[in-house]
Amino acid sequence: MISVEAALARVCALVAPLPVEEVPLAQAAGRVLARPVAARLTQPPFDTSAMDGYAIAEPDARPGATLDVIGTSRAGEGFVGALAPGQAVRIFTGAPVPQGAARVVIQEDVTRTGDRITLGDRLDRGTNIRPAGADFAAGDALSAPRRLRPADLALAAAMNLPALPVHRRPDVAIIATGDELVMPGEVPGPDQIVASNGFGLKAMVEAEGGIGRLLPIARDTEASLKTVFGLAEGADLIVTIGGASVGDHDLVGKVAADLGMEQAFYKVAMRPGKPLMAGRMGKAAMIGLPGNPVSALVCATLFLLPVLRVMQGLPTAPAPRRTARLACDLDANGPREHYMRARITADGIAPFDRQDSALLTILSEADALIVRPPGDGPRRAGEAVEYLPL
Ligand SMILES: Nc1nc2c(c(=O)[nH]1)N[C@H]1C(S)=C(S)[C@@H](COP(=O)(O)OP(=O)(O)OC[C@H]3O[C@@H](n4cnc5c(N)ncnc54)[C@H](O)[C@@H]3O)O[C@H]1N2
Ligand code: MOO
Repeated sequence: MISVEAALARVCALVAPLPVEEVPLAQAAGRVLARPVAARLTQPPFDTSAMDGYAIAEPDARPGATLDVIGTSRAGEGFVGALAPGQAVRIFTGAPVPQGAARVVIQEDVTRTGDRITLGDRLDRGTNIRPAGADFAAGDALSAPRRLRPADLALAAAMNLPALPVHRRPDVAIIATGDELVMPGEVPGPDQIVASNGFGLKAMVEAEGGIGRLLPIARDTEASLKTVFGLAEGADLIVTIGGASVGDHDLVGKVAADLGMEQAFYKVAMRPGKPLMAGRMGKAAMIGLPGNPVSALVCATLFLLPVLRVMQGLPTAPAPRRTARLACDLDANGPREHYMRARITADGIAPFDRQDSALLTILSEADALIVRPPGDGPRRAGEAVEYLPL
């Protein structure tokens, strides 16, 4: 049995960033930018008025000055020509500032009579001008790698980049295994239950930028497992659920090995999730998750999400932890790292009383996993503990 840290390093070493493709901006949200891209122009491209008002020369910026209005500059159509002292140009937000102008006086501070204006008693201190290049200059980089957020896409658009180089989305085949499973909506037989884990995993994969493919349920026979593994052809990553433990019907490890899986590890010193396995199967990486629903989803949080990040070109990193004060006492922990389902309350972080790895209701209510190191002693209410936000 290896530690969570060692297992994470080994599972991340099984994968590499996927090839790069160009995608149109409108399809790039959430994708990972593969290399820095350079702005094709300067923004703003010219000195721009930040307000609606009058552009004037610096010597005229005096309360009570009277000036001649000689033209108009509006967004999309600037004033042609230069402005001299004693003159003003009517100007609007986003319009080019005319040559010779040093500031824009907002129209609220001006009295206009025909083609003449008189400045008010109190003028703004600022120029109300956005200088050319205030946001970025041609050649400035949008750095990589980064997961593209809405603001990044708006920035790339402003940089006049209609498409961006991003890593291909990981194709993840998800295989639930077990004779007891039926799909949601079907009527389970007397000894059956509804397969649930795959749906949680697909959602996790897709929230992290991958494409989750739910394959048909594999039955507890070697032939059925081999057939469904065959359907995973072309996937970058194969994730199995269940059949990972030591029972007579836990065949995933054996069948995967028969199909050429080179195992990187089996069993991790964690709770829930001990019977976790990972390796490489041909062109794909493989993660074998334990069947208990909470074990499967906690293992996916700890290992599958970082693997998906590496495949998309992001740095290898464990999920960032936070600290909180315990709302109650905790007993000593055992030899495995324990990820306790918990809720963050006004009194601190509170673990649920029931920590059985089959209880999806508890996981669904939880918004944190308290991380108890192996062999951690008893803890008192008020002490700080580390947790992973869910
Ligand atoms: N003698 C031992 N028995 C077990 C050990 C052990 O060390 N020695 N480990 C236990 C632990 S810990 C876990 S976790 C489970 C994991 O077993 P498997 O990965 O082989 O999972 P299954 O036996 O196939 O299923 C366990 C449980 O989960 C349900 N299940 C499976 N797949 C799904 C699914 N897609 N959706 C919903 N529920 C699913 C299944 O019906 C079982 O109830 O082994 C312990 N045993
Ligand atoms: O580790 Mo099992 O995943 O405790 O239920």
